[in-house]
Amino acid sequence: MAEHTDLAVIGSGPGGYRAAVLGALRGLKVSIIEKDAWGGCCLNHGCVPKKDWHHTARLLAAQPSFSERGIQGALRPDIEAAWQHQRQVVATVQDSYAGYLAHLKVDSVQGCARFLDAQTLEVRNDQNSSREIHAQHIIIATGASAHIPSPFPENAARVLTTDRLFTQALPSGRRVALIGSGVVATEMAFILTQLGCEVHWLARSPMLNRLNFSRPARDTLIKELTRQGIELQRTKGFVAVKETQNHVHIRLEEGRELEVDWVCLGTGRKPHTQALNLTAAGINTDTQGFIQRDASLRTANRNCFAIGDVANSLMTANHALAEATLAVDNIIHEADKSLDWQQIPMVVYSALELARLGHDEDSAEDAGLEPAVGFAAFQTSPCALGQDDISGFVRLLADMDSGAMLGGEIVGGSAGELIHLLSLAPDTQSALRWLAKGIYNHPARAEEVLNATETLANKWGLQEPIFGG
Ligand SMILES: Cc1cc2nc3c(=O)[nH]c(=O)nc-3n(C[C@H](O)[C@H](O)[C@H](O)COP(=O)(O)OP(=O)(O)OC[C@H]3O[C@@H](n4cnc5c(N)ncnc54)[C@H](O)[C@@H]3O)c2cc1C
Ligand SMILES: NC(=O)c1ccc[n+]([C@@H]2O[C@H](COP(=O)([O-])OP(=O)(O)OC[C@H]3O[C@@H](n4cnc5c(N)ncnc54)[C@H](O)[C@@H]3O)[C@@H](O)[C@H]2O)c1
Repeated sequence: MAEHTDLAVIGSGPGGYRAAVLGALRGLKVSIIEKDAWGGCCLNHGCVPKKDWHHTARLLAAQPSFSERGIQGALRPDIEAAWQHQRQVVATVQDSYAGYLAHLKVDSVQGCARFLDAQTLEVRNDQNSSREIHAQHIIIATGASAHIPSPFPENAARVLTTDRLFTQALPSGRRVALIGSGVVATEMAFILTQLGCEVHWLARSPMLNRLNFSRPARDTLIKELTRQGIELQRTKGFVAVKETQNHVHIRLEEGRELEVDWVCLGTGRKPHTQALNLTAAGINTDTQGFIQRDASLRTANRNCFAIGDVANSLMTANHALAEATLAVDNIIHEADKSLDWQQIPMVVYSALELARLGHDEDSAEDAGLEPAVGFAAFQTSPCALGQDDISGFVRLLADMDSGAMLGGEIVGGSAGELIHLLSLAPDTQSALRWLAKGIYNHPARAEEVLNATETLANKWGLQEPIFGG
């Protein structure tokens, strides 16, 4: 006999968790189903433990300026203690998530969900007992898992993806081959180096070439990585990978051989749909396995939405969270609203933070817009100087005619926080006026956002739309 609910959410990552919380806050009876660890990739082996390690890495990377600041002595990384620290943070957050779901009377169901028909799910747990849930609306937020390309062996003790790096005890040894040039590898190159590993960073393509950060942003990051002795070595490909008891041997296409203690793969992620039996619900996937949906995030089955990594190839928690908000809104209002994808920020946490949203100059011009640029560097920021953290800049783009904000990029310390000044603006038309009128704390890094806004207004004759009458 199936139990009835207003909203069933499959997956408890940032997308699923936020959808369940918002649904409950807006009066729906909600069930959330999770087959594995509560909190999904983001909490257990993604954003949260990564951010914990990134902070440790930043503290260690600040060392060269310590003696000039009057701090004596040397710091030494302890990667095992750092590993325990991220586990404690994850456990604390997990408890708080579970507590909040219980407080909101969300039914949290442990087990693997599959569709029986368009509105009914079967949830089977590890003890092989099952429940049926019939839901008015279903949100699929089943995420993705790490891809292990050939010739890297699956299930090898010394060949890890980040899915295992943060959850299983680290292999012995500190010589690490880090594979890939996407966000995972760009972040882990900095983190693992600062945590005391000898990192051999190997990739077939240039760093972050799938993301539209500007040339100056990439160059600033490369300069900072190089200063810290971190360099991406390009290879034509990987021919053979052999694991022995204590080492991994890698043969590269150009003939070079490398022996390391373990391998960390940042070689992409694949959407998670295998167990769902989507055909029973009339839901389709594309050639890469992502669930197909329309702009309102509805699948071919109108009662069913797909959000986050299972449907969006950008695969960030920021996208999963924004999509959860939209899906619940469309359910509550029986609406077909869509997202302004340009307003979702993307942040990379490496030797510097790179944050961006909206158009870059090329995409603005391709869209037939005329971008005006405003720039401010942290080099002369009183706050940044006092922090010995002067690399980076704020770069804002506005429409030459209307003064509407087209996009923005922030590079440097706290860029992941500062980007909120752009993403939380009331709307793109009034965003720069809002920034120009704001009252800022001094001395603060955020003042460079104001400087970039004012520079833009003056340089391009946009005083009227930006400063107002
Ligand atoms: C190392 C790393 C660092 C990252 N750092 C950041 C960052 O700093 N910022 C950022 O924005 N993004 C970051 N990301 C990306 C981010 O983690 C993902 O985009 C995000 O977790 C996606 O959320 P989701 O809700 O779509 O899915 P997930 O978080 O993957 O959660 C999906 C959940 O669904 C469950 N599930 C799957 N199938 C079923 C089923 N049939 N039944 C029941 N449950 C099921 C899974 O067990 C999982 O718990 C990072 C990723 C990695 C790998
Ligand atoms: N801060 C963040 O928002 C954040 C952090 C981490 C991950 N993520 C998301 O997680 C997803 C996964 O990240 P990622 O860096 O693993 O993936 P990615 O798709 O960004 O990069 C994959 C890398 O693996 C390489 N690669 C692919 N196949 C290969 C093969 N057969 N042999 C050798 N190299 C190969 C690619 O050339 C590329 O460099 C991304 O979509 C990313 O946006 C986001």
